[in-house]
Amino acid sequence: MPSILIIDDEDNYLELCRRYMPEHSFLPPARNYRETAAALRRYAGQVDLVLLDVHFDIPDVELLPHDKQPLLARGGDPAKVFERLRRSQGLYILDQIRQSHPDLPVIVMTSRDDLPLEADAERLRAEDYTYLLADDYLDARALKLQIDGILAQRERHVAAASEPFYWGNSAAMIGLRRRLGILARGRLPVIIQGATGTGKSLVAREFIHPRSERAGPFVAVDLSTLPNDLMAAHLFGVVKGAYTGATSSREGVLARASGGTLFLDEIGNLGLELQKSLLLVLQEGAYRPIGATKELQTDIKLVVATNENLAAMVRAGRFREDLYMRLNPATAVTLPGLRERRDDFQELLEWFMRRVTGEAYNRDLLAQYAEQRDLPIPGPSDVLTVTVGRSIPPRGDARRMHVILHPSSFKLLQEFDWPGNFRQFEMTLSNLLTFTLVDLVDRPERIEPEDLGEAGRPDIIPILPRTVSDLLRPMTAPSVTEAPDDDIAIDGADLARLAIVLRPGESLNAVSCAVERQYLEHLYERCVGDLGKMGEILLNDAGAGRKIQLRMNQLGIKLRRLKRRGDA
Ligand SMILES: Nc1ncnc2c1ncn2[C@@H]1O[C@H](COP(=O)(O)OP(=O)(O)OP(=O)(O)O)[C@@H](O)[C@H]1O
Repeated sequence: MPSILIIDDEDNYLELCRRYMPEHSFLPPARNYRETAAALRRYAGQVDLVLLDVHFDIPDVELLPHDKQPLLARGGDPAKVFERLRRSQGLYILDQIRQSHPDLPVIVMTSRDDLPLEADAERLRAEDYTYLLADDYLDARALKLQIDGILAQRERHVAAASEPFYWGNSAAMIGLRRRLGILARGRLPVIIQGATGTGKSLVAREFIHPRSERAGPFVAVDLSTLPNDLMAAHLFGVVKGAYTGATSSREGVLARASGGTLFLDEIGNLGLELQKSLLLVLQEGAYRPIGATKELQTDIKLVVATNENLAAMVRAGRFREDLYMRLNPATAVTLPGLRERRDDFQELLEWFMRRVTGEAYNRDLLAQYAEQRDLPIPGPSDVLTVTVGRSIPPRGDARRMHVILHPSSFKLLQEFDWPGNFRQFEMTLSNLLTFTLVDLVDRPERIEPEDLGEAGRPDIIPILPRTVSDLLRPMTAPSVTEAPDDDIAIDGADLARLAIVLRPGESLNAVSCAVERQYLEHLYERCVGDLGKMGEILLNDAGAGRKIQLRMNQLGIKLRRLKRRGDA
């Protein structure tokens, strides 16, 4: 049951609320700022909403501000000064609440026509401003509407935060979510388009499948990684003896996904022959495993994803038009890339940053950091606050740590190109947090007091612009020019050639990791395992050895193996 704190010098609103809203729990009221501060401390983390009166008929000593000298020194009648303070006391209290509870929803109530005060309340981010009419029924109804509206919105927020896919609040994304919800429940196939890393697989698995209300499983096949000659067997299954090597019968994914959802990623890679077979599945629910004499039936919800323009493939004769038409192209949904989501970039950043604070590796570092600074170690379900901007959150709940993104860090991230979209974004934020925590744990002397906004605030984890640019730089401009093929002599001492084997359809991410892995291994050998020297070369920082080591771990490089190789 949500808990509501009423801050008022009289009991009439409390009685009204208790009578008309038995579904909510109203905490003992606070009559002035001192009692408010005590109540917020006593019920830390349990107050869902505050109802705050504006006018307080209380003794002079209880009035805010504590120091009234500057107001009295301006001259004028002291009685009038105190009267003015009484008439707007609620806003002084709100100002104080905002210092320690920037996000707590507050409804300001008044029985007077105080328009100028409404503007102040808005500036102090009051959720609502209510004029009461001294009519119990009407007043209770107005308050109930506002309270229920705010609490429902909070619940939606909490629910949205626990969704694995971040939709954001832009009209375009809300529209997209609605549309996908409708398509999920229908029987027709769904086409999801979008560049790499825009979340096509995630949407199919976590959004469409659960909403399709089908009892069967979700089965995904990435057609870009499946060799052509294995594709038919994988999709349709094989009967024993169908070809040499088919030593036993095997079910295909069409059988496994029956009753559920089949997700075909990179549908553009499906060969023309198999396209014909898939068409039969869509038309009649029928298919024939390789080597079988009889057709089998399946019942799947088909979701396909593509990075390519299927209509253009149809025009070029590479995709069957009849299959394309069956895939329901009129309702194809395109997931926008990160660059197209400038409007909600800040919320995206906060959401993904919160998510990476939950990764096991970062959790361990956070625990080390907390232990070092005598902070309570965050539990597995504790969510860290993430703040973008210059304002340092007030010291409040001691259990909280704050990840702060300096405005310049924000700008660097916002202006970056993000060709790998959310996949690249999430990895980068995870690295940013890891590198920042490693610096804080191992080399706190590198953090300047001004980075923390307030010296000695151990609960602040600042993401500094230099850490961001260090990480983005290698992804921005190629620092090495590709060697023209044969006509350059490889001088073993200074130049090296990296070679990677690419499978068709390899993702950008896999390619860049392969290159990075080789380069790091090469440099490790050149530096004879001196990670400090590598830090100097790669990040212009001889103290960044642990960062390099972490990155090598993340890329799956076994340092022990390299060391043994070096020793040999
Ligand atoms: N809107 C989003 N909210 C949360 N996470 C997202 C979102 N979009 C992408 N991701 C993250 O990005 C990663 C890549 O997502 P996913 O694999 O679904 O992309 P994709 O479009 O299918 O990429 P590809 O075309 O390369 O297969 C996922 O691990 C997911 O965590």
